[in-house]
Amino acid sequence: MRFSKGHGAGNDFVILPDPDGRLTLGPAQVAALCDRHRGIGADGVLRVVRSAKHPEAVDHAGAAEWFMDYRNADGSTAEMCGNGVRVFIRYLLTTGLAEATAGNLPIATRAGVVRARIDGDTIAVDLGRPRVYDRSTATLGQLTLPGTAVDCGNPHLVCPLPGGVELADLDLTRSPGFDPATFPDGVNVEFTTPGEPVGGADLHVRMRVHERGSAETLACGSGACAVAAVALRDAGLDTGVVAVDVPGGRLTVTVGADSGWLAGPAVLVAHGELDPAAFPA
Ligand SMILES: N[C@@H](CCC[C@H](N)C(=O)O)C(=O)O
Repeated sequence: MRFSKGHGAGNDFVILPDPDGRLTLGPAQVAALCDRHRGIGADGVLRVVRSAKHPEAVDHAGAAEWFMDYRNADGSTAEMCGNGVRVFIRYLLTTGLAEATAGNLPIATRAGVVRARIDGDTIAVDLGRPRVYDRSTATLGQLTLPGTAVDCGNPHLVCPLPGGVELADLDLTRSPGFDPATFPDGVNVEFTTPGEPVGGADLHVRMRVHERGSAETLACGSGACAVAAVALRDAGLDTGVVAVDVPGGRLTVTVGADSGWLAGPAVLVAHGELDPAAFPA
């Protein structure tokens, strides 16, 4: 079985081409692929399937030829992965499986069809305007942190840190506690502090994230969109450009009246062959 490996700001993925949807990909197999000691190692898996060949995407086949079947490192599925879509597009373009038309290459996801803007090395995707919808709290050790629930296709809880608590000091080796009534399917939790002004952005925020199904990652694209939406709201702005620094680099989010564009690096680093015996279905 062929595979590729890629990442967006350090949020890394095993990419499995399966154009005709023939692969049976179970949670244990995904977890084995993502294992950083015994597998390839990744935050998640991107299965590359034609929309027409996947029951969850067949309705989108007219709008988007390709479906990103995204799995978290623990084998669970998720509706959206912002960095995943950008790496997915990089893979399609590099392998020649697809071409951009007028700089766009729509991709079907479990959260609907995502449009893209491809401009040289930059791949930006529109995850839609983040929906800020509720107040909630996260707990981390002795800390109880107020936060805001945001829907970016997948669920997020954005918690700005109070004064005196440093981003670098947070222990994210364990899952933060959250309210299961607000997040019945689990949640990605972002912790933020304000950054100093940077050129080309209205706001600058630093974040770390604990992802549902993948633990702490170096970047979360949909999380960056959620963080940007909360930062803009807290600054009294409806739209704007937010530079979001994650441990793996910088993502730029542009929130518009009806859009939420995520931009940043998306690179492929390896192509190879899996030993099927090591990753039984
Ligand atoms: N890293 C991703 C988000 C992946 C899915 C997430 N863990 C979930 O379960 O919702 C991104 O870049 O958006």
